[in-house]
Amino acid sequence: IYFRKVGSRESDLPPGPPTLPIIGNLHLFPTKSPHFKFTEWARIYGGIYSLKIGPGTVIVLTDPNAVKELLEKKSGSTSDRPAIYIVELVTRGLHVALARYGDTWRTLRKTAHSILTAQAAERHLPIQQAEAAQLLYDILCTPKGFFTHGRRYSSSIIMSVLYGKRAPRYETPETTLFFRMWHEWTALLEPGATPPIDLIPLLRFFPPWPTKWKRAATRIRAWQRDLYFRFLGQTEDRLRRGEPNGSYMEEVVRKQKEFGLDRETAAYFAGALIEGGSDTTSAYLNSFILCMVAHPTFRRERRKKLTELKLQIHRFRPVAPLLFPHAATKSERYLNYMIPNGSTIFVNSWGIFHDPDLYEDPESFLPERFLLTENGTKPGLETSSLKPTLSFGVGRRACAGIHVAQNSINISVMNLLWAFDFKPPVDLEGNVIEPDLWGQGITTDPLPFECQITPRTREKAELIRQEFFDATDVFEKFEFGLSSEDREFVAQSRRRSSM
Ligand code: HEM
Repeated sequence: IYFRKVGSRESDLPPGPPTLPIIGNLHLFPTKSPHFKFTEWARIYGGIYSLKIGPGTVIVLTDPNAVKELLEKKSGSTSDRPAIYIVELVTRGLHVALARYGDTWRTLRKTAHSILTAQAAERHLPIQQAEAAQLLYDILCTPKGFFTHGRRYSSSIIMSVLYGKRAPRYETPETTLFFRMWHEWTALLEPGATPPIDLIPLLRFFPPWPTKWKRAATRIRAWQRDLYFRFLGQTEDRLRRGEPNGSYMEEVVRKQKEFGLDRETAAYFAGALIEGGSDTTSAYLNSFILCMVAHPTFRRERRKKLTELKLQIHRFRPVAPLLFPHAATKSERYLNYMIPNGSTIFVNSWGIFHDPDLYEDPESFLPERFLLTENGTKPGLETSSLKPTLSFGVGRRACAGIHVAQNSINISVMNLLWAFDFKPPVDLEGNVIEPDLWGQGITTDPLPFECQITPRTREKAELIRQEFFDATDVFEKFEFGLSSEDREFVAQSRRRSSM
């Protein structure tokens, strides 16, 4: 009788697609970009529905009221992360964004707050402004490389904040290795990319042979440890030599006991912040450029509509279309439904932001919609549950780096609009070449695409050079311990910008 029941939907669960015995909805679970399928199902089964994965339950929320009630008001019971086997293999519970809801997570999150609160974030503005000056200069000199210039920008900021050590070029070996690691890692983290979470007890023993993703997990763990302990080791060496650079990780190393972190946890603490702070911001920037290329007419009134534009990019291409999965540590009820203890909860922010009941013509870009209502929703709707910061998450697990991220976005978007014109690439017949859209992973980073980026005037090009050169003083504080190749690169680009 037990086995007949496994996989079938309990009567008090939210509705969902029909199940099969034992496996439930496992055979239907999408293996790529699950937010698209989750959104299709939301249009059929509603703003709250369930999927059965073997004996386990997945709840998908595509309704701002349900998100508010379950993840904000009941955040005491919905702030866990699911036990994901691949996460366990790679991070052994030490990754702040993926850690279970417990003491380790609390210690890591508290340690992060010292550098990430709104007030603390203001201290990072000088390096963010300097890095934005380099972003503009890089795009001016090599516009075709814009895709990796954005990555360098975001990664260099968080490295400077943590280790006081910037990445002067994408080709800096540590930066290249980091992004290589990250792209394999995020693809593996995408829900559905590896065997499902609720079959974990079986997975420890089965399959006993090394699968493709188990080998990938071993490789990613090795890369992460190489990078994260290398950065920490450099900091420890500096302190031993009595040559501190005043970075936050020096404080963490000095006060390790007070912070409650051992060496292993300290290395992963910083590593997880580099991960959280790098490709998220650059995915946003690349989506921004993609939208500017696809909607050149928007530029005419760009300065007036900056806030609307920024919100619109978050709506149109939310960086994390399913946020990161939450999990329940206590059974809760919503409407007449049961949300069982242990269930995985996805917030389908993509589905919310593309809901035709909420937004007029949701598949169109239209930043103007944010001039009509605060949320950009149809006039006259009651949408107080819809948080303008939904794309940064909800409840106790919401993005810890939101202030640093918003400052990075504000500074770079404003500067890029001021400096450049963006045009789509054209083929030999003059037809616009459509870009391929999505890569694989938990973030909606567009795949590299081509476009034409040109300075708006000659005076602006001159100013970009000047600003980059003038940022030298700020940069120099973060340029200790660079490799000889990086030193040479820095010297050359400064010489070029001063000519
Ligand atoms: C455009 C930029 C960014 C976006 C859209 C973004 C979005 C998100 C989202 C959706 C989550 C999961 C929220 C949830 O589960 O409810 C998250 C978590 C997190 N983010 Fe961000 N993020 C960005 C930038 C950053 C930056 C710059 C940092 C660090 C400097 C950062 C650090 C974190 C951390 C530590 C967590 C884990 C929170 C936890 O589980 O306790 N993020 N972010």
